[in-house]
Amino acid sequence: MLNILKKKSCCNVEGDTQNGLEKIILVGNPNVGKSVIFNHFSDSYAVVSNYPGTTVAISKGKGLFRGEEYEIIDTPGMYSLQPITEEERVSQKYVFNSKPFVYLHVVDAKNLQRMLPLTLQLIEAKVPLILVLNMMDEASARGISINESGLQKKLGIPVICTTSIKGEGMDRLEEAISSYSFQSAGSKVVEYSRGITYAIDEISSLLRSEYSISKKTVAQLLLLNDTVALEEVKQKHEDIKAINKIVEGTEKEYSDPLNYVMAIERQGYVNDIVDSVMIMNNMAGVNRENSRNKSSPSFSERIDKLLIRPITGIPILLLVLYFGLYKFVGGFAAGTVVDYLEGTLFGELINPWVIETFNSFVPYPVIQDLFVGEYGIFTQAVTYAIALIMPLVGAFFIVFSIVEDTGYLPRLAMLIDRVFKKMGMSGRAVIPMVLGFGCATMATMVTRTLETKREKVIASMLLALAIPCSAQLGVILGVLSFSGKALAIWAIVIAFELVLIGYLSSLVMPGEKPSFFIEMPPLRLPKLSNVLVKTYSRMQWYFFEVLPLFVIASVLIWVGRLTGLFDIAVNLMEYPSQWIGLPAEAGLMFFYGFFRRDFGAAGLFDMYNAGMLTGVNIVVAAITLTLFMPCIAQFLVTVKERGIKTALAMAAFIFPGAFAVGFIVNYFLTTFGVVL
Ligand SMILES: Nc1nc2c(ncn2[C@@H]2O[C@H](COP(=O)(O)OP(=O)(O)OP(=O)(O)O)[C@@H](O)[C@H]2O)c(=O)[nH]1
Ligand SMILES: [Mg+2]
Repeated sequence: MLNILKKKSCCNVEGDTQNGLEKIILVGNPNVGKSVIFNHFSDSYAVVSNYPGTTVAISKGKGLFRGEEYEIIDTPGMYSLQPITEEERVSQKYVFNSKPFVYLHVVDAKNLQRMLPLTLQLIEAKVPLILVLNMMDEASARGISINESGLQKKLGIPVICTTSIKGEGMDRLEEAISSYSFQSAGSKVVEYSRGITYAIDEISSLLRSEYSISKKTVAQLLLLNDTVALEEVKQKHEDIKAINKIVEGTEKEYSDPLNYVMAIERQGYVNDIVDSVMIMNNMAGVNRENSRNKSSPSFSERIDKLLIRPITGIPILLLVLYFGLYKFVGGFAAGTVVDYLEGTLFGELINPWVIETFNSFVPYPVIQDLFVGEYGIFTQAVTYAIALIMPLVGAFFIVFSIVEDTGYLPRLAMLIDRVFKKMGMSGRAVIPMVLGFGCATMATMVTRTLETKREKVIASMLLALAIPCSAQLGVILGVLSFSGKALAIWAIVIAFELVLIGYLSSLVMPGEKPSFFIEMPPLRLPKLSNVLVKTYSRMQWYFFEVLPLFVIASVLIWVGRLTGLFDIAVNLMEYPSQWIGLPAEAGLMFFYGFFRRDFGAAGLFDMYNAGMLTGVNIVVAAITLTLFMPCIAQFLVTVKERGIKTALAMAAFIFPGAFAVGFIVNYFLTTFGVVL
């Protein structure tokens, strides 16, 4: 574990590096342990979680295999070579454009039937391939064992069984990789029905250029109207007209869609293979897990039902929120830990010493102001980042990593699917939305896993609008934990706004209705080492992102104060601030909020502690700030994923909207004389 802390985090690295090393590429269905294997072999770290779609971009690292250095690449999960969602497309494009030393197709050993179709597709593609049967521990627990050498013979490629989280089988995998040689691709190919076979042969004979996958596979994809394949052959100036003619003719020949027909035919092959290599040692155990119509559901199925049915699922969700967020982040981290760090350690010991020492060495007030003044780099930026925000983010990430590791998120998605449908999204969108509480920037990238464009736009919009990120949520929980009522008002207004805006945008935005499909991974006990490593890597990433922005804010404020621009900006912000019933000084916090919402929230926290804000003030301020755009980074990611126009339209709606809601809440609270 110590070793893993030294790894550099490599989330979201895309593009190709030319380092001359041979590549090993991990591919496979979502949530099968690709990233665990990547972390085992590489010098980089990729996040591991128990829900499909943890990895949404290519990650790269270097690894030694029996003394030889290779580049190792982790890809987002994909179900088939013909993708539906965008993160699958990321992987597909990668497969199309790379010529690796070998692909490791990682599968979940207990679900061979569902996973081997992709293996067959990769074999048909004639790429260098090793099959990794991972999660052997869970397969054994269900009474399943697999005849490894039998499967190897059937497929004609090396097959290795592993339990990657325990490191079992990894030595053999390393050996298999280092001794791999690509003599011929696997021998097992599916024989499709006559019409399809004919079409594939015809199309592939029309293809003149070189491809990194077999022409037959390119032909198959073209037969299924795959956009990436189509783009590729267009670029290579193939005879598109002739190809289209064959495709159309074949489509007419079959009454069902071709992808369905081919999937069924391929599945027939897979079933035969699985029947001959899978041995069920404990039929009772297997039946209990697999069959749907049985009299006594297993323990994990009973828990599943409790989590998914609203009548028990909603109270469980509230309990998770109460203990995880309110008690642990809001109470313990924002109260006890921040009090000590900000009040005692920084407030009484470190800062006075730093100020005194700095001032005695640098006798120029202007410079003193920049580093240790009221808004100084050390006294404000560093203090906020370390003493206020770091403990909150840390506590939040601990809770979050535990929840992710249990497999609770896909269940939550099932629970909330119906509400989300009303907002134009499927339950699948629960995952990016919940991740938004960690970091809206990352979560906006995860909207790739959603199926329709409309759903992606609505989800990115709601992420920008109403989901507070971990740091801000932590600060707000801390600020509002003085009264349960205050926190309840904040939560209700935000939830209401979320549902309302979601509902309205689903009415306004045209587009197809999303279907709902999510893989249900088994519930697992979180692994302490994984939770710690993940929390550490997220905090590290957060810290590197947040500290420079805070420092830039301090420097800009300093420049602004020297030039008088600062006063103008603050004066400008005073109006909206007073408009929602806050003292003029609070305008400054909204000004900070443009940089990062949490920076603004941290300022409010300070003002409240200094007795400058009433209970109503702080609730209104917290609501307004939550509804702000989260930070510059998130805005930039929205531009990247959704385009500049959509991003600007969102911002133009979000800023005035935030103040309007603040105004309404303040109006109601003061009219009804609410005291908090
Ligand atoms: N029991 C068991 N769990 C495993 C094993 N390998 C991985 N896991 C767990 O499976 C879950 C998914 O692992 P990841 O490595 O994130 O899976 P992935 O294939 O990268 O998933 P995506 O990034 O979503 O495509 C995590 O909760 C892991 O701890 C294994 O061999 N046995
Ligand atoms: Mg992954």
